[in-house]
Amino acid sequence: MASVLRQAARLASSRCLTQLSAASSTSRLGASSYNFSPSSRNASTSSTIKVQLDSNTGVAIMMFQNPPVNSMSLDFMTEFVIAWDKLELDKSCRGIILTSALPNVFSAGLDIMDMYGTTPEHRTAFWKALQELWLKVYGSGKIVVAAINGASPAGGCLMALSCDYRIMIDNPKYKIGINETKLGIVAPFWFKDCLENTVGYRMSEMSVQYGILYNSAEALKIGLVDQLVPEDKLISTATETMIKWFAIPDYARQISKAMVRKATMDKMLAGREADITNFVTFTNKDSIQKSLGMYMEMLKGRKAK
Ligand SMILES: CC/C=C\C/C=C\C/C=C\CCC/C=C/C(=O)SCCNC(=O)CCNC(=O)[C@H](O)C(C)(C)COP(=O)(O)OP(=O)(O)OC[C@H]1O[C@@H](n2cnc3c(N)ncnc32)[C@H](O)[C@@H]1OP(=O)(O)O
Repeated sequence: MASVLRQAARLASSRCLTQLSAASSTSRLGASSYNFSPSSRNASTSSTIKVQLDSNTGVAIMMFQNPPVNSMSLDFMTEFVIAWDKLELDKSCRGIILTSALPNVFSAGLDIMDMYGTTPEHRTAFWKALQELWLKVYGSGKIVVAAINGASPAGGCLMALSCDYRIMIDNPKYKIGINETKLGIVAPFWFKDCLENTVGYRMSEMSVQYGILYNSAEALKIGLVDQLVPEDKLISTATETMIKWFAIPDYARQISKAMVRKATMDKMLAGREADITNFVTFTNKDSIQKSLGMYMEMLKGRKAK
């Protein structure tokens, strides 16, 4: 319990807000066209991560803008962590909405080109950056809401699973899930743990083996997402949701969150070095490189048709 309290105290970086503005009632099409209130300010200038923080509400919107599909490259993840750290230290920010500034895709997951034909040194840095990103989001003392406005496979699904609440656009064309086996690769234990913590043992057993991508209605049914909304209500619903969470005193909520997530975090922290070695060794294999190459060909070929 002492370490949970220490963790929560470390994470308790937000002050209590007394003013919740009318931003929650704003409804716009998608995050990129979201109309920020006058009290919003640019909190980040990175090329792939856009952050708008409304200091009246304490809600920050972090938008991914890494065309064409918000793949999680080493550069993207590095910029993500820099932007995240800024928000984590900003006492006027109590909650973060993660969303995409691109149409139709939340995130295509890990950038396959960072895993395919790259050096072991590059893949070590790549995997460390992913671990870092996950530890920050999953272990955050802020309230984190995923506003899923498009496809969210594999690493994209992990990002959503690391949030406290997931809202997805109600559209059957958008799919979410841990689909790694379909690429001939294996999702690491912490991806699986996050899925299992959310949808339960049996569902994740099926899900990770088949590499199932669920459409929005299926994702809601199994509890992979918490709520579906029409596209034009995504950001306003995420903001309203956040404001409801703000009614809970931060410190009590943070300790509770840290308590619930401790076992999953500790497992990863204890196995961090081994996890990097596993990834690099696994992706060194000719058979895995071949699978990744074939998958990239398939993606490109699909486009050509
Ligand atoms: C013993 C072992 C034990 C334990 C294991 C140890 C270690 C683990 C080892 C490995 C684990 C790795 C974990 C991996 C996690 C991942 O996230 S892998 C990535 C999974 N992602 C996907 O499968 C998504 C693929 N993409 C799509 O399905 C679609 O692109 C989309 C639905 C996201 C969007 O569709 P469209 O809008 O139609 O866009 P296009 O398909 O035309 O794509 C445009 C463009 O983008 C390129 N691209 C797409 N996805 C990626 C990607 N993930 N990375 C890199 N590039 C991507 C695509 O090829 C197109 O490129 P161009 O043709 O325009 O050049």
